[in-house]
Amino acid sequence: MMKSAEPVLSVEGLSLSYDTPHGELLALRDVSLTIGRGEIVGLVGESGSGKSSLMQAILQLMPGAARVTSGRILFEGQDLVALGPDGMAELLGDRISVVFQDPMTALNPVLTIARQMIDIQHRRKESRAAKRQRAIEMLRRVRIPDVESKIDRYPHEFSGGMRQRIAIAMALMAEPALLVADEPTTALDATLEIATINLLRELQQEIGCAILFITHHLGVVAELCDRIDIMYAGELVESGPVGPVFADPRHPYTQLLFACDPAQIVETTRHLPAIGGGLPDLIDLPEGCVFAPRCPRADDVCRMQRPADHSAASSDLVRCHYPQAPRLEILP
Ligand SMILES: Nc1ncnc2c1ncn2[C@@H]1O[C@H](COP(=O)(O)OP(=O)(O)OP(=O)(O)O)[C@@H](O)[C@H]1O
Repeated sequence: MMKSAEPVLSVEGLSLSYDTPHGELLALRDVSLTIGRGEIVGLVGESGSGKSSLMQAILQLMPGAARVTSGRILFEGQDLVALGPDGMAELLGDRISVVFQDPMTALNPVLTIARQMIDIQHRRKESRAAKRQRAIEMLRRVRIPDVESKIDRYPHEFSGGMRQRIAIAMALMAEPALLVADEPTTALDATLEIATINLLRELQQEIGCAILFITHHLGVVAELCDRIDIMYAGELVESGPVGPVFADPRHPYTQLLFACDPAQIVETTRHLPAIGGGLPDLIDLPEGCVFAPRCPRADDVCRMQRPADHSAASSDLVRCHYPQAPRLEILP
């Protein structure tokens, strides 16, 4: 795997709010993470933890009510927050690409696959025939059978799994430095999911791009990713290399998520395990640690003071007052 010291993406102290009729909703608070060149990073967290908000901020595709209140998002040295949506249009589909859960987000139903794959190469000064040939080659790489006859078909003429592979082919056409994959396998059955993950890994190795893989599936993170970033209620609570973090999670939230049998996590957990309690109100946050209301270990310090980011042997970042505490004893 290609890696260099300079990260491809570096989110630094990012805070993002939504203006709502009930007040300011603090969806992201002081989130910092990095993605190295050629690295695959899994971003996990339960619904409402802020994964989509972070992704939209990176892609500068934020809804009108969203506001970045502090921080930077450096991509190859350029601050995407300062660049804004207009500047981002230059990068999207070129240096940064996206694959969504629903491939039809990327595919136009009324145009043939050939037309769409030629159109996305508009930056290349080449003949249509050369662009068509490049599209054919890319579709072969994602294992679309019988490409030369199928390329002139419409999206609805392909199965769901094939449509997702076509969307992946389109996203990787420009050989981006970063692919943002938003639950790309969630809608697929388990067999197709494994095939798609294997394909992504293969293409990632060939192209050398980094991947930010957003998922609820801890097994996919264990299989595919180099690093894991765990979000809770708008904060990054733990971050580190997959092997060490799975072996010795340091944040109580991660420990609860990983409480079930590790083999089960890898093979069968397609949804994040449910843990007791609910997310706090992001318009009216608790005073101390955001996880304290659900944390079996919380004490008065946790309830009164926000924890700083610490590092531990297994994790680079643990936002907890007690990163060295013995692992929680979880009752079966
Ligand atoms: N356009 C919006 N206006 C107001 N609040 C929003 C908006 N979008 C998201 N939120 C709020 O921001 C918080 C984070 O939501 P976000 O969608 O980023 O979480 P998520 O982890 O991606 O969840 P999911 O897995 O369900 O997509 C939630 O409390 C959500 O209600």
